Amino acid sequence: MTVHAEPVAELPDPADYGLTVVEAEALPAELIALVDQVRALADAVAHTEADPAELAEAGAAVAALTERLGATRRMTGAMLRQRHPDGRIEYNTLTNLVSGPVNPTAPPLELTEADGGLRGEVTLNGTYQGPPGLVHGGWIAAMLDQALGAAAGVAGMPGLTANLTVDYRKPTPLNAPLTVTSRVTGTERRKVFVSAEIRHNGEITAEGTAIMVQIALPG
Ligand SMILES: CCCCCCCC/C=C\CCCCCCCC(=O)SCCNC(=O)CCNC(=O)[C@H](O)C(C)(C)COP(=O)(O)OP(=O)(O)OC[C@H]1O[C@@H](n2cnc3c(N)ncnc32)[C@H](O)[C@@H]1OP(=O)(O)O
Repeated sequence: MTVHAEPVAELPDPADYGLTVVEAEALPAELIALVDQVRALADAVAHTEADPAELAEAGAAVAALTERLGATRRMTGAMLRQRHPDGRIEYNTLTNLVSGPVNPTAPPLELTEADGGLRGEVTLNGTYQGPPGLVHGGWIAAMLDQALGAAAGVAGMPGLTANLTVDYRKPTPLNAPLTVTSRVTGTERRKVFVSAEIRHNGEITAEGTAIMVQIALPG
């Protein structure tokens, strides 16, 4: 008998697998604000031409803050739980590289349901640079991977990326609004086929397809 990937009846609670679960509404606004400040700091550091004395002073101030905040540390695999008004529950890793709300490295790309899939808007600063003024190709792949994985997840078929193909159609600009879209296109046994695009000014700059494989959780 062939069993095709289909939405899981109920998502497992990550807490049952020993993972910390943080409710989205329980994240302090002060943490979200701090993370945003650190993103701006990273951009300032990456582009500063301050003199050595000022750099040394800034370095000491940042080191002191790192020690202070590092004193209370969450586990690496902590999960974010979002409860939607329609009762749907969504999980993501709290520090997800692309979408994690508390990861200063994440832009973050926020994806919401639209047109039978997902859609998000994002503007990337100079810390995502590859060629001059353009988004790094690896980062483009990362955003597509996230949009592809989340499309399978939101359709109730969370899995791992087995295969990812990216076509870079046009240069993707920094400091300009980008639109990311994704959707499930089919299933076969445990495989979930997904496709995604990145657009600037309505034109596709990159597109990707992936095979996400539904994972069999232990127990
Ligand atoms: C605890 C609570 C959880 C709560 C829920 C959370 C929900 C979150 C939802 C949403 C947000 C998340 C968004 C994330 C976005 C980012 C995703 C990533 O970056 S994932 C990291 C990178 N990927 C890896 O690290 C995978 C490493 N690879 C593996 O672990 C295995 O290879 C795996 C699981 C992918 C497959 O291994 P097998 O042993 O389970 O299955 P086999 O039998 O090998 O393959 C199954 C089918 O897939 C095909 N397949 C496997 N690999 C393929 C490949 N490379 N290309 C094409 N087909 C492939 C095979 O041919 C087979 O197909 P046939 O059914 O026989 O037709």
